[in-house]
Amino acid sequence: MTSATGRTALELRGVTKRFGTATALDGASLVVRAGTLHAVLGENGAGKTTLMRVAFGMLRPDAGEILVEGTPRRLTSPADAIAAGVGMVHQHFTIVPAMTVAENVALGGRGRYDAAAAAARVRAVAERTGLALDPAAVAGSLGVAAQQRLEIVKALARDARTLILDEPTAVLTPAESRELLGWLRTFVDDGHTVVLVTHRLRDALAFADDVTVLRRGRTAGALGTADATEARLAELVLGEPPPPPAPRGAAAPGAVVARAVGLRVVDARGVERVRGATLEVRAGEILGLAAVEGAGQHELLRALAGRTAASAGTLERPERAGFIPEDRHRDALLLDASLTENVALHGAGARRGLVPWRALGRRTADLLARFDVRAPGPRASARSLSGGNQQKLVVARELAADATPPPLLVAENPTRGLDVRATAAVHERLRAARDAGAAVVVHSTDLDEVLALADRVVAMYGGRVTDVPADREAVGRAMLGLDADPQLDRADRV
Ligand SMILES: Nc1ncnc2c1ncn2[C@@H]1O[C@H](COP(=O)(O)OP(=O)(O)OP(=O)(O)O)[C@@H](O)[C@H]1O
Repeated sequence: MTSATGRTALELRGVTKRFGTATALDGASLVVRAGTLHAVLGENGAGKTTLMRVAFGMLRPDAGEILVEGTPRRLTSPADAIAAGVGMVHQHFTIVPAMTVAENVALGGRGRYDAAAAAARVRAVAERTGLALDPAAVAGSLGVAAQQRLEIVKALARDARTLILDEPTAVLTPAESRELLGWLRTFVDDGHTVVLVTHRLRDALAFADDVTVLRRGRTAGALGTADATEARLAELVLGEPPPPPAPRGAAAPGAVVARAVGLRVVDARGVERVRGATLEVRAGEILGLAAVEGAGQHELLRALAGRTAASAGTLERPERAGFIPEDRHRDALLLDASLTENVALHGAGARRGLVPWRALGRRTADLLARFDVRAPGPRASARSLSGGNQQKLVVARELAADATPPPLLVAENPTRGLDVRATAAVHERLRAARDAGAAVVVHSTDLDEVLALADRVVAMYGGRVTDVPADREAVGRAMLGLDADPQLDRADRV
């Protein structure tokens, strides 16, 4: 399956990078064979993003060497990396939303902007690679998957032979992820090289040729996927055998905590996304909400959490609700504020009088320790934490407010971007909240995660909710609307 040649496309030797007193990389190494897809794994904060930024010339290492296609390079900026044939697609996109696809691709190029030439370039890349994009489309109007395609096209238009992608599937739906990974495989089979940062061990096993695992800034292992198993990779990531799966089954649920009847919710653009949803959730149960992207689950969860108002129908919900939103940057964190200030946001609306900063600082330090958030301390900015550790902070804040969890806890993709250990820890916290009497509603794009967590499952399709047995096939059918009542659907479309 590989078109490897025995040459190396990219080599990082003994790379060390410190941020103040924190050591993000401590002599890490990475050897990427030309013509292979190389997965980089590691728990949150292991140094994956930092190592990729070094390889792309965004960060200068304190020590270590970089070789591109066998030649030692001093990369002082991304422009140097691009000139050496290395491209990178970041976790958070770098496109300019108000500009067209062609303008975005031309940005950073040399000379005057020539619209016709830029459009021709986009079309040429599309023809060569199969990554179709309309050169005249405004970048901000594209969906997430198309914006990501634009990032890739930008790199390829600059003749990248080695493409680095930092957790590209974290923002995609399962179908989009499969499509991207399939495309990357073809790209590699055509003789290019891909470095893929991911938390999904299964994706690494299915699509990569080689794997490098980072742990606490060092290279913990490098191996071919032919010799790897999921358990072996998990052990390398964690530094110990993975914990056994938690036992299932809860006590009988209690009283109804939240109830929606015929609920309708309109999104920010005025489109009705929840179209007559009826459901209830009880104390002491985890209700799993299964849905494919855009089925209305995002708006329903926000309404349940009290973050958005319903346009029709009734909704009974407790005043206090915990919310773990999908987009932590937009909805959960002030990136330039300290961790203590971010913890202080919880319940800020209900607080009267002076903010007890000293107590909040102590509480934040306690949360960091209890939830294994890797950070230098409560005064660090949220921005300086790795993506996974930011998410752990949000979860800690929402779940550990006091000894008692909120009566209702709503979570949307709570483990997105989290490593194996942190994922297991969040699952355990959600179960603990349930066992302490909270009503928990969880949606995950990963159906297996919904099924693993939920005591009861409902599926959402076309803005409506149906009860389904917790059986993979039945849930899958309901999510795709295969069992939906065609009469109802037609009536609603009118
Ligand atoms: N600009 C920065 N300032 C201070 N510390 C930083 C900075 N960038 C990264 N770090 C620290 O370096 C360490 C490695 O972070 P990095 O983002 O490389 O991890 P990662 O393996 O990509 O994690 P994740 O899977 O959570 O994205 C973390 O402890 C992080 O807090």
